[in-house]
Amino acid sequence: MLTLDQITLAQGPFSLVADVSFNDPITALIGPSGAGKSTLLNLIAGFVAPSQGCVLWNGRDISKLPPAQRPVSMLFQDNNLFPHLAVWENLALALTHRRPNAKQSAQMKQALSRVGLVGYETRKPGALSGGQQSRVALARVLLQARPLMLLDEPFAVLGPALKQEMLDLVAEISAETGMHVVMVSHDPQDAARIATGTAVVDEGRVSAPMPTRALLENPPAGLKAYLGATQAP
Ligand SMILES: Nc1ncnc2c1ncn2[C@@H]1O[C@H](COP(=O)(O)OP(=O)(O)OP(=O)(O)O)[C@@H](O)[C@H]1O
Repeated sequence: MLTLDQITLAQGPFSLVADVSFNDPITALIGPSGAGKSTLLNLIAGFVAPSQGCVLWNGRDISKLPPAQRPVSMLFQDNNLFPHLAVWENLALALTHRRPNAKQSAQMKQALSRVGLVGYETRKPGALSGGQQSRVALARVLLQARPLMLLDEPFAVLGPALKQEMLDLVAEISAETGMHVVMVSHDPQDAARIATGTAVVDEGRVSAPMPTRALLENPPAGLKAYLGATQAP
């Protein structure tokens, strides 16, 4: 369970306030542009620090840990793959800075197979489609084997069918591995598709997560205004 314990974070004139726990295997964060969704993910990942409060993972305070030591992996829109390295080398870096040993190679093969990219080992990211690049990034997250995956709209650039495919793959991986997911989305359909819980972020305030269906069917006033500008599920 992820807990944001009495968090306050100041970012110029913007401030984020959060005092919530995320229990669901997959939690969506929805809310208007500029509301603080990415800032919240960056805080959980350790890229920005709160001025008050702490981040707890299963009761352990992880606030003081640098990003690399947190139980967290993050997928961004640009996938963060090294463009000059082949798929295989990009994956190896999740495990080692040397040549992968036999055990690591087997893990990498398994991860590639899980995301349906066997045969693409020697391709560079530029020679892959957007969806395939997302799959490599997901394979890397699998290899990192951290218990919490943060998604900052990594699939927003993909077409609707491909985006749904990737979301379903994330949900399958979460169910198979027990990995928890917190995902930012502008599209309530994404939340409805895979997130059992959804928290609204509005003007820097993070609400407690609610069951996604119930929330979208009966949105509070602020969310209603936001959903009016998007497509309700
Ligand atoms: N590095 C920064 N320095 C100062 N202010 C920032 C910084 N990054 C973001 N902000 C501000 O913090 C607020 C929250 O931004 P954030 O990116 O978290 O919103 P968001 O909900 O993810 O928006 P979007 O849906 O458009 O991605 C905004 O007002 C933004 O201008």
